[in-house]
Amino acid sequence: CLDGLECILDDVISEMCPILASTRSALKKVFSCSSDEEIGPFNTEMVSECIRCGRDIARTANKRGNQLVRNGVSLEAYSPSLHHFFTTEVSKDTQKTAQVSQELISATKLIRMKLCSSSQVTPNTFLAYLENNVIRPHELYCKPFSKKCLDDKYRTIDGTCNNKEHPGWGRRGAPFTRIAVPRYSDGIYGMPVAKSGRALPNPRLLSTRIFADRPIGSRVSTYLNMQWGQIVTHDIASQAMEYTDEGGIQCCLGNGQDMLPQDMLNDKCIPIAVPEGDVFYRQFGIKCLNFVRSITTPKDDCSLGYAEQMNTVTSYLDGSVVYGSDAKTATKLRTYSGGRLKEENKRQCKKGFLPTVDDKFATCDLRNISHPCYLTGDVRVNQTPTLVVLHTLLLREHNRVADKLSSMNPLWTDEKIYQEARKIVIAQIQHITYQEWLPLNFGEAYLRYYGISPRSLYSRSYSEDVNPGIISSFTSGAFRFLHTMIPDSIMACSSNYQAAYMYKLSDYYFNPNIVETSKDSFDNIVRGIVTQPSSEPDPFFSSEVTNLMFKGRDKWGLDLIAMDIQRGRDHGIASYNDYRETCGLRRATTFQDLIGEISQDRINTLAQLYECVDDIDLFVGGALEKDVQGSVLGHTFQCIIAEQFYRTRIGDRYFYDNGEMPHSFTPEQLKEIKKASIARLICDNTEGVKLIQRKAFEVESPCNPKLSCEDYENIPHVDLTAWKRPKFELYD
Ligand code: HEM
Ligand SMILES: [Ca+2]
Repeated sequence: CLDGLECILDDVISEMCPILASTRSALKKVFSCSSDEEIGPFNTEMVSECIRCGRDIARTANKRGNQLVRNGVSLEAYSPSLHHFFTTEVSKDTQKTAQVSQELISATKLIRMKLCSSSQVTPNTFLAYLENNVIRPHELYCKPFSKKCLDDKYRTIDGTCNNKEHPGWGRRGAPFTRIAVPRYSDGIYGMPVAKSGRALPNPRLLSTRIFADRPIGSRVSTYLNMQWGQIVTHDIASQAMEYTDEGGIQCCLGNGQDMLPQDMLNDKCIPIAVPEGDVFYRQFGIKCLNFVRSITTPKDDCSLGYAEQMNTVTSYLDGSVVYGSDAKTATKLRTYSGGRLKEENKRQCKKGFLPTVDDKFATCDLRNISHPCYLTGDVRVNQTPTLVVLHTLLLREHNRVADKLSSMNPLWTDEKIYQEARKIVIAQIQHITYQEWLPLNFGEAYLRYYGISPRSLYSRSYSEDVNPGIISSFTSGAFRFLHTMIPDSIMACSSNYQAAYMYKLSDYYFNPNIVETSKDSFDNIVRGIVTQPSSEPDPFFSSEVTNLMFKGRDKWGLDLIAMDIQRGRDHGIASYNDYRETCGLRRATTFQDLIGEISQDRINTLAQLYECVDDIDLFVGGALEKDVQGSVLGHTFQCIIAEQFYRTRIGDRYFYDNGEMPHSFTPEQLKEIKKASIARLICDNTEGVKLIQRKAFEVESPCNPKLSCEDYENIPHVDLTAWKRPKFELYD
C-alpha cells in the first residue's frame, strides 16, 4: 500500500485502467472522501461510492473498446483470430451480465485499494473478509439469481430448476465453480505472476519446449473416442471471450506482426508474445498471437469478490449440443411438427443433415457460398468436419426416435414427442459417456471408487447438495489435456473399408464441406473415424493444433496449447502445486520433490523454464505426470476429472438411471436405454455403414472385430416399443 493520494491514484490507474485518464477525477473522489478514522472496515457509503466508481471505470473501458474497433483496431477477415471468435456467441443478455460483473470486479478492487491505503488491512485479509461477509450492491443494480420452479417432468432447456433447492445450479450462464483458491496476482482479477513477482514463462515457449509434436497413433482408441470427448466437453462447458458491440477484439498489430501499443490495446487483451527464436512463427514474421480474456459473471448472490468466469451452456450432460442451452435457440431448431428437429436433405441422401445457419460467412470460413455451414445447439459445431458428423448423428437419432414414438402413439402432441425423444437421446448420451467412454479413458477402478460405475438398473445416488457446475480447473486445465488425442488428419474410407483418403485437419477448420461433397462422403468419414486411431494420449501435441489451429488462408494458425496455458492463467487457475495438495499429493518444496509423479528429464525441463516449483501451471504439471494405472491421465488430472464427472452425475436430478422420481424411466424403458452404444448409434443413423466394431471407441482387433450392423445380438438396439402406450391413455 502506498502513501499519498496521487500515488494511490497512479497505482489504481495503472493496475485497472492504464489508459483511462478520464477516470482519474472519479477515482479522486473515492480516495479523498473521508479521513482514516471515519472509514472503518466497511462503511456502506464508501462501498456505494466504490461501486459507483467501479461502474464508471468498467463502462468507460467498454466504450473505449467499441471505439477502438470503430477506429480500425479490428480482426482481419479470414484470420485465425477471427476464426477463434466464431466459437464465441455472446447474446445481448449475456453481454449485459458480463458487463455488470466487470463493474463489480472494479468495485472490489477499489475497495481493497482504499482499505489498504488507509488501514492495516492486507489484500489477503480483505479477501478472507469478503468470503465470510457478503457485501453486495442494491438489487436494482445486480439481482441475485432466483426462480420459482414448477414440478416439471422434463428438464428445462437452460438447466434451471434441475436442483429445486438451488434452481440456478448448472444453468446456462452460471459461474464456473472452484475447488482451489484462484491465483490472480491481485487476488481479484489480475493475470497471475511468478512467486517472485516477475512474469510467468511465456505460454508459447512452454508449448514449443515441452509439448512439441511427435505424431504417434494410439494402439487403443479411435478418432471417434477423441471426437466424443469434444462433444461431451461442448455439452457441459463453454467459456466465451469478451466481445465489443462492434465485434471481436484485436490484440495484435496487423495480423500478428507485432504487439499493439498500450494506447491501442483493449483492457481485455492478453496477447501471447511469440519468442525471438520461434522456428515456426518467425518465418512468417509473426510476433503476436491474439488472445482475449473470457467473460465473467456475477456470483449467484451478486456479492463482491474475485472474478468468476461464465459457463455459457448448461453444465448438465443434457444434450444441449443438440437442443441448445437457451429457449431462443431451442425454438429455432424445432419444426413444431411430429416432435422433430429441423434437418435438410442433400444429394439424394435419405438421412437428413443439420440445417443451415443464418449467416454462413459470420460462422464459417467458406471458399464458396454453396459450401455448407451448419446450425445446431452449440455454436462451435463447424469447428471441424468430424464434430459436424457427431452432431448430425445425434440430430438423426432424435428424428428417428421421434418418428417411431409418433407412429406408435398417434395421439401424442408435437411437444410430447419432442420431450420424450429428447429424454431418450439425452439418456443415450449419458449412458454412452458413463458406460463406454469414461471407463475406456480413465479406468473402471476410478468409476468404482467414486461410486459412479454403471448400476444393474436404477441408481438412487442423486444428491441435492452436489453442485453440478463445471469446475474451472476441469475445463480450463485438466480436461484440455485430451487435446493430445487430436490427430493430424481426418480419414475417409470407402464402403469396404479398403481405400482411404486423408484430409489435413488444418485445411478444414470452419469449413466442413467434406461431409457432403458426394452421396457417400458422410458415411466415408464415419468409417474413417471408427478406423483411424486417435493420437496417443501423451505430452505431445500435433502441429495441426500447435501451429496451424484455425488457419484460414494464411500459412499459419494459432497455438491451442499456448492458449490452454494462457486460458488457465486468465481464469486464475491455482498452480499445479496447489492442486497436488487439493488432490492429496504432498506439496513440492523443490522441483526434485516431483520425482514420484514426473520423470527426471521432465523435471529438469520444468526447472529450466520456471523460477520456482510453486509457479508451475496446472496444465503443464498435470500433463507431465505419469499415468495412473488404467487411465490416460496422471494423478492430479484424474482427481479433477473424476470429481467433475461425479458432480455431473450425482448432481443431476434428471440423470437417466435415477429411480423413484416422477420423471424416472419405467424399468422396461431403462433396460432398453442401457442397450445403447456408440456403435448402434452409428449403425442406425448412417446409410452405408454396414460394419462396425462393437466397441467403436476402441480400434479394431481380434477381440474387437468389425461386426455387421444387423448383428443385434452383439450390437443390440434400443427397442422403443417400451414407449408404446395404450391407445387412449391421456397424457399431461
Ligand atoms: C479437433 C479437435 C479440437 C479442437 C480443434 C479444439 C479446440 C479448442 C479451442 C479453440 C478451445 C478454446 C480455446 C480457448 O480460447 O481457450 C478449446 C477448449 C476446450 N477444449 Fe478443445 N478442441 C478439440 C478437441 C477437444 C477434445 C477431444 C477435448 C476433450 C476431450 C477438448 C476439451 C476442451 C475443453 C475442456 C475446453 C474448454 C471448454 C470451455 O470451457 O469453453 N477439446 N478447444
Ligand atoms: Ca449441457
